[in-house]
This record gives sequence, C-alpha cells and structure tokens, in this order.
Amino acid sequence: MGILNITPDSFYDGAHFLTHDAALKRAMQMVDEGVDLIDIGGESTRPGAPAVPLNEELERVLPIIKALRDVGVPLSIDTHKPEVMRAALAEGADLINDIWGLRQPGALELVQQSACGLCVMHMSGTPQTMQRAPSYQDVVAEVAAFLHVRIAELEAAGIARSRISVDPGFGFGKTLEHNYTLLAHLAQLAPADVPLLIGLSRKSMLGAVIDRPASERAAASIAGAICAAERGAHGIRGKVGELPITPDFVLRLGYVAGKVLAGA
Ligand SMILES: Nc1nc2[nH]c(SCCc3ccc(S(N)(=O)=O)cc3)nc2c(=O)[nH]1
Repeated sequence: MGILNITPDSFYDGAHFLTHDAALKRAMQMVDEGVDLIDIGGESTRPGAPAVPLNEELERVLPIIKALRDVGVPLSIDTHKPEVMRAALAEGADLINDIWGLRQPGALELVQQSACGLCVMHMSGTPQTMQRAPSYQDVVAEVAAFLHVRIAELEAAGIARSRISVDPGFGFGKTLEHNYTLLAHLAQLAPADVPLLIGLSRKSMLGAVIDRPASERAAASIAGAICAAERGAHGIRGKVGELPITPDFVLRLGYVAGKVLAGA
C-alpha cells in the first residue's frame, strides 16, 4: 500500500507541501514500482497533529483521487470524516482506511450505503492524546479484542465481512514495547479470514532501535515489513524509496536475509 500524504508536515520528506503535480508524479512512480494500492490522506494523524477542517481536507484529496482514479491500481482514502469518505468514494476511491475504525458519527451509516473495501484500525485515544501515557493490561489481547468486536459490530450492521480488513495501528496509542509486542504476536490479532494490514514504515518504533531520523529509516522499514509479513501480515502500508514493500517481495527478501544470516 503506497502512501500519498497531501499534508504540510508530510511525515518524512520534510515540511514541504506535496503540490498537486508532485503528488501525481509520486503516485505514477509508485504504480511503476508495483504498489498494489495507493492510500491518499489529507490530514496528518501523527501524534499531536492538528485537526484539518473538512473543506481543506476535501480540497486536498478530491483532485488527487479524480486524477488517479484511472491510474490502474485501487485507491484508498485515509480519513475518519464521513463527508470525506462519501466524496472520495464518489470520485472513485475503492477503500476507506479509517484510523478511527468507523467510530466517528455518521461513518457507519455511510459505509452501510456503499460497497467499498474497508480497513479498520485500532487506536487508543486520539491523535492529539494517544501518546501521552499508553497503557494496557495485555496489549495483544486488548487490540485483538477491539478488532474482533469491531468486525462483529460491522457485520451486525449489515456490512459484509468480505469488505473488512483490520490493522493494529502501530504508533497509535502504544509505547515502543507495546508496538514490538504487537509485531511479535500479529498472528493473534485478527480472525484467519480477515486480512491484516500493518503500517510501521519509518515510524518511531524503528527510529528508537536504529537511532535515525525518519528520512533514514528505509532499511529498518523493510526489516520491519519482513517481520510483519513472516508473522502473517497480508498488506504492508509503506513505500520505501525505490522499493515498494509488498508481502511477497518482503518474504523473498526475508528468505535472502535468512540465507545471508545463516552464512549460506
Ligand atoms: N491503516 C493504517 N493507516 C495509517 N495511517 C497512518 S498515518 C501515520 C501517522 C503516524 C506517524 C508516525 C507515528 S510514530 N510516532 O509512531 O512514529 C504514528 C502515527 N498510519 C497508519 C497505519 O499504521 N495503518
């Protein structure tokens, strides 16, 4: 899942705003590199990021979706606002990627009226508060429970299970230890028939280990993706430099890494 953030604090490539043309250029580059999906977001959800007004978010993402809808890969919209979901679907988005897991007012009703794919992510707190003091009795059990319950609630609301994928939300209300515990136990987080998406590319859980800024976490992002793919992740949200990270790519890389480490 390639990432296209149309936000001023674009997570790792500096504080410059992706212009419309630069965003399209990057999207085409990702397609050429073989991404399976492009995730488009108009509101940064990093810890402490300011909320973005509805109209500004719409102005950021709709022209990009319109320009990319025939690019040849499905598009997802990374938003929690039902109005943005609705407009993005109307412009041609295929999947809703909601860090709030469709818990905001109006989101469930919107999804009931559509047939798009869904990614439901776990988050504890809000982007403004989530990293203040994350705490769990058992982070694996609690994240797994949230995802299982959310799937059941969506199905009870008439949403086909086949539309749903889930995501543990690395960095969304988790300490470093919580993130790595979740990574180690990915296989326990979701039902076997529900695809598991993960997003750890360039995140602080990697920076804490290699002590490098976000712009220098490409190799760590691939290593993290290998771990996740080997522990059952079906989708990897993150594109690293020239390398689109997809599970089969990562598994092949993991195989090679294993051979190298084994001294073969
Ligand atoms: N499904 C899904 N969607 C996502 N959208 C984002 S945006 C990243 C926001 C962010 C940046 C950096 C840190 S940190 N402090 O851990 O480095 C946390 C959150 N991420 C994800 C993710 O994972 N899944």
